[in-house]
Amino acid sequence: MTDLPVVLDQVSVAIGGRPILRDVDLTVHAGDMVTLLGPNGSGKSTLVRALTGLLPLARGSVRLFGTPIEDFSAWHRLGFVPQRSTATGGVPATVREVVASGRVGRRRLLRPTSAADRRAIESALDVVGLSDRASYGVSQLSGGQQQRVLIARALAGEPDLLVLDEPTAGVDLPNQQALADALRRLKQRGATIVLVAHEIGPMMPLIDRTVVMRDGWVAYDGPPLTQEVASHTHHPHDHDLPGGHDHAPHVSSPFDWERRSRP
Ligand SMILES: Nc1ncnc2c1ncn2[C@@H]1O[C@H](COP(=O)(O)OP(=O)(O)OP(=O)(O)O)[C@@H](O)[C@H]1O
Repeated sequence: MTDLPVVLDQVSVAIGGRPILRDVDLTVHAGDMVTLLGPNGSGKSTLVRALTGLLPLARGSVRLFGTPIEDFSAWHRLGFVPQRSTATGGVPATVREVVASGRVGRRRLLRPTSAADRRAIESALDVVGLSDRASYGVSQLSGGQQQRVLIARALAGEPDLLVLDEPTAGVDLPNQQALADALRRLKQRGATIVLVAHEIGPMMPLIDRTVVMRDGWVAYDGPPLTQEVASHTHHPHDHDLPGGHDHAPHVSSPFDWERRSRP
């Protein structure tokens, strides 16, 4: 099983000396869509930044497609949509240029844009509903629209592994549906998707697995959960006994204890 898209083994991350992730194990299987849920500050963004190589590990290891991340070079296989930020604000580039930059990893050096590049760029713009604004400057767009530009950039790269950090924050329902449709198409092509979300909405039917973070731990790893049910899961240290006091025993007892029952 050397080609598992993501394997985190006992990953711990500290920021400014403060432990943020603690002994996180996570395996994502090829073609799966996994959502990371959990309250604000539980470590979801830190987890995806660690698995995309953006943060150093204090302990543990990350493997992407079977390769230790420190040796990994096939970055064109990875698409990453960071949490909404001002990263694109003030950039003197058009929407189409930013989306086209998502193809860079797929293109051969100094080759002109191919028909396949152009198709991927136009399709990505269409999916996020920005075809009619393709020639606008990115800084002319609203924050939500800028987020959609970043999503389109990642989609244009046709990644094998797409990691999205709260892509639907500030995106209206029709565009959430459009994003869900895009992710479905990507999934049908065999891509693996890791999605950090607060609201699952139209993505729910696509989800194969849910991981719930709490205080830097994996509190649940199993069949898909809605945000509402996920908010009732607890991390292993919340209880003294397996299956102990629990607001949602039907979801939390077998999973909260996975860590402790492991040999
Ligand atoms: N650059 C940083 N400097 C200091 N602390 C940080 C930094 N990044 C994250 N943290 C802290 O790490 C913890 C986890 O943050 P993280 O953003 O990973 O959580 P999250 O689950 O993604 O939250 P949200 O849903 O609000 O995005 C928080 O307590 C946060 O304050």
